[in-house]
Amino acid sequence: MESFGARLHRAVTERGPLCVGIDPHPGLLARWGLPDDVEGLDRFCRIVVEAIGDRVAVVKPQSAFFERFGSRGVGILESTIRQLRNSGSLVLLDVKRGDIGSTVSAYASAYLDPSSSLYVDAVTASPYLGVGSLAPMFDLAAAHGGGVFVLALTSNPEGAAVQRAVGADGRTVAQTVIDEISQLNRGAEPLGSFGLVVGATIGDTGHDLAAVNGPLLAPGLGAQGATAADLRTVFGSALPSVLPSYSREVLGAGPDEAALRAATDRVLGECRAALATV
Ligand SMILES: O=C(O)c1cc(=O)[nH]c(=O)n1[C@@H]1O[C@H](COP(=O)(O)O)[C@@H](O)[C@H]1O
Repeated sequence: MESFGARLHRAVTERGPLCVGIDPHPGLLARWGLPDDVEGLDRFCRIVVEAIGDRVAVVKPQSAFFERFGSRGVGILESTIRQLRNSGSLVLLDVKRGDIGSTVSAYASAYLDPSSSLYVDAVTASPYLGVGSLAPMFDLAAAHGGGVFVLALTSNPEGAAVQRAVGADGRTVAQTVIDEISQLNRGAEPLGSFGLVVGATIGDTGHDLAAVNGPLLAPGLGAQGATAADLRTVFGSALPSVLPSYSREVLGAGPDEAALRAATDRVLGECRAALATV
């Protein structure tokens, strides 16, 4: 079976280095003239999938904006995942799960087992109960060609206090995460299936990301203030592994589908130019 890393590498080669997030904020629903309810959520997602599902490598639905409508919202998430898979984009579900290992097993079944209605290509995960506690996710992902993106240096200003804290061995928490994920990707070609999340907003990380041999998801572009031109400073020699991610910057162009496509093409052009500078 083809690994997630290989599938992602092919998708990026064919469609370009871009992830677009589906984050249906109440404010965006209002700007699109949609009601802040399940029907509005459904309409919003259908428009996004129709507009860009067949042109971006990865689409990242943010689970929180579906969960806030309860079981019916999760039902819309399931149908959005199905529509995205049919459109040919890889689906990265942003759920940032993390817990003790035995509970992580259940999260893994929910998102990374092909028999689940919430099955996706990859998920985001939180390592703050220990990277090792995520092992059931790594194992199930590997068994079914899935991927896991683990938080390392997040885009929000509050993240640094935890992530840059130095442990007894002299490494930062982030470096521990980087090292453990690098181990999982050792020897993988053309790219490992285990990624990291590193915000585009954070400037020079002071950490070595080049050895990860896996995808580096870079949120924080657009609405949070980072630009594609910042990617070089943040990622340095790891730039070829970067998967830039935009949500509001693209979604703000809707609901017109042509405008959503134009916004997607614009940010993809900026990312191609930024990543080509290596
Ligand atoms: O894992 C993420 O995607 C993520 C990590 C991070 O460090 N910062 C971050 O903003 N995100 C997510 O990326 C999206 C950013 O949305 P925009 O700021 O609208 O582009 C949101 O869904 C966040 O939850």
